Amino acid sequence: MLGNLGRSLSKTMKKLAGMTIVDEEVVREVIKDIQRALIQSDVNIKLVFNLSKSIEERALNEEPPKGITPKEHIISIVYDEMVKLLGEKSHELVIDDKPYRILFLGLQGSGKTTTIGKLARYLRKKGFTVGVVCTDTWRPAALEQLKQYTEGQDVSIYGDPQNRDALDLAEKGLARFQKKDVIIFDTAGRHKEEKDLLREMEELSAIVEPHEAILVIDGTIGQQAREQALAFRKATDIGSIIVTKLDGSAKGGGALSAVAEIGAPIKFIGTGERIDDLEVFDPERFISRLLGMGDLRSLLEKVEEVSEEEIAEESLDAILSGKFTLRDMRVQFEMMGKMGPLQQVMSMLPGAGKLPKDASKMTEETIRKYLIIMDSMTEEELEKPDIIKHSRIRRIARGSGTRNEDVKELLKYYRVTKKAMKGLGRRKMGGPMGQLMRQFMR
Ligand SMILES: Nc1nc2c(ncn2[C@@H]2O[C@H](COP(=O)(O)OP(=O)(O)OP(=O)(O)O)[C@@H](O)[C@H]2O)c(=O)[nH]1
Repeated sequence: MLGNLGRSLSKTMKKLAGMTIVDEEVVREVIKDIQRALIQSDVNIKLVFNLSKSIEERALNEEPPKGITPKEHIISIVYDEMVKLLGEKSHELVIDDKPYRILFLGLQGSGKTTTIGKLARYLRKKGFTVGVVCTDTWRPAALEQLKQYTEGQDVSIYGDPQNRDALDLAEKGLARFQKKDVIIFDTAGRHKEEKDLLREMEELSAIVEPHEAILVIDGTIGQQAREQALAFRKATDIGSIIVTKLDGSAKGGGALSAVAEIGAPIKFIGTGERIDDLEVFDPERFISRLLGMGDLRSLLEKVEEVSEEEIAEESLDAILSGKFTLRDMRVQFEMMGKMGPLQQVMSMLPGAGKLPKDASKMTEETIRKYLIIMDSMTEEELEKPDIIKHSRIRRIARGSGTRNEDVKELLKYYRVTKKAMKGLGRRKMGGPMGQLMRQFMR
């Protein structure tokens, strides 16, 4: 990803990881390597300068937290500051209304039509029904391109190459797809004059009344992405941005950092020409990968946070010896709430095995629901879950405002997890769960 930038940065990090002593000179050398890599990736010089200054100041003045070596400290500072360069937070696409209307904007060739196909597939995979309206009257072939690209994806497409009126197409498409969960509008990326293009965007926007306007920016233009995003933002409300062609692009770092700098949320990135080459953009994951540290780094960060919270050691002992109660599971859920679902956490560990299927379904929402259900249980029930049968299930469901099935689902999850926990005792601490546990212990 990002061609040379990834290669140079991971080389620098490897070099740093291999050093025995880290002193001022090493810090300066690392910073110089990072500067070189970022400038080559067209990151704005001012941003590079600010980043270098922050890394240097923190590396030379901050005390490493307890239990962290000076080297690990510098690695985590570089990581932190790089994540900041990309805007820190990840921004999810939330479909909270129906039909959720998305207006796609972007200059010709930016990858708009391709990205619409990718997003339609992404949303289908999540279970949403999707209709795509093609209003690009300048490139009638875009309709055919969309149809071909989404073939077999169960995505409905509307367009009419004979109709030269983009606004009329938008109106008709809007009416046609009222029953869909999401309607995506493709728009023209060119016009005789730029002002005509911008006017058409405004008029389309008035008809579609989008919940979200997504601007597609070609990542190969580097830091020019800033001007482009600002120009579009002036003409219409941009909700979010997708940066495309980051696979191997020499200037992708420049594009991402420039967009992040103006505060526009990057929701996805395009990483190739295939329909699956769309990734949710998460600065933390992205930087871990770019620095060649794998997702293990972000896991460590999270685990450190959690271990500070002093997870009850007896609970860990109980888990490891197979005496796993609902109370222990509650502790586990509280940790998961902080670290993300167990499956996700586990998948960050090298060689992590698959957890029981039910574990992968754990969303934050489910965790919250389970915690509420457990709040309605008695101490005895938490200690001895086997006593929870029919009337207790009904009482717990009523008390927690959930359904009997929810309580049963929680109990089933508990039993599956207990089974998985068995055999992960101290003697078998080599597996991924063992590694995870050891991190907690630390
Ligand atoms: N390598 C790579 N190529 C991409 C990516 N996204 C789009 N492309 C390619 O970029 C080219 C232009 O993409 P289109 O989707 O046709 O662009 P558009 O913005 O719809 O263009 P107009 O309809 O003319 O406005 C195509 O060859 C795509 O295959 C990506 O993430 N990586």
